[in-house]
Amino acid sequence: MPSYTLHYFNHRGRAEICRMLFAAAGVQYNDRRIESSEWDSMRNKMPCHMMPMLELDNRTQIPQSMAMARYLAREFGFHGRNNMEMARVDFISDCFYDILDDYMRMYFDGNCRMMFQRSRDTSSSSEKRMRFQETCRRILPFMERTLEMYSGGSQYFMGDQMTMADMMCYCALENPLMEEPSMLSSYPKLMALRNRVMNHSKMSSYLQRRCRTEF
Ligand SMILES: N[C@@H](CCC(=O)N[C@@H](CS)C(=O)NCC(=O)O)C(=O)O
Repeated sequence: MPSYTLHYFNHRGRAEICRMLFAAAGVQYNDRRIESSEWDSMRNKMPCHMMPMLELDNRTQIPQSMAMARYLAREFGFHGRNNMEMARVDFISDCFYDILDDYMRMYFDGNCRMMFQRSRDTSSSSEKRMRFQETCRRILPFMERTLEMYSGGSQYFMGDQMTMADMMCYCALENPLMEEPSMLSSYPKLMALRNRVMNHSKMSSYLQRRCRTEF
């Protein structure tokens, strides 16, 4: 197994899915958290000039959070057993990524700096909020129906095995739910799924011991 280094800011954000996959697999990694004050001098060294980035054996660099997560999910057995199952895990994960992405854009500028100031009083921030809300309206009912397709929605998205799709449902909705605790009231199966992920033996110990950050 290679040595893994995960590079990201000191947030859950777009890297948390990888941290959850490492925890679910019980695999050690170097969780390199970069201060925003360090970022200007580091940006050009990152592929795509963005983070997160996953580095293998201090040599191979994989940018783009979902590509990283898919790679780890395949390595650790959380990405379905065949091409069709992987396609289902992928579209579910990408649906939750759309929510996460729109949510992050409401709060961070291009330099990954929080912009509460701007988000309070510009029309662009309310446009971003409307876009986020529209994304939730578009995706959450579809995800509730998709979950119901296996075992009536009483287990995980792929049945009895937790996959990356369930972890995405957990981490993409963390901050939105803190902001609006009732946002899943019309989606009881998704709510119950998140509790299932939270109580999964590997996840619950990770969630209790992980770094506490606002995002
Ligand atoms: N599609 C990319 C988006 C990455 C992204 O937007 N990263 C932000 C932090 S969450 C970043 O690196 N911002 C710093 C910058 O743009 O200078 C992914 O999912 O990895």
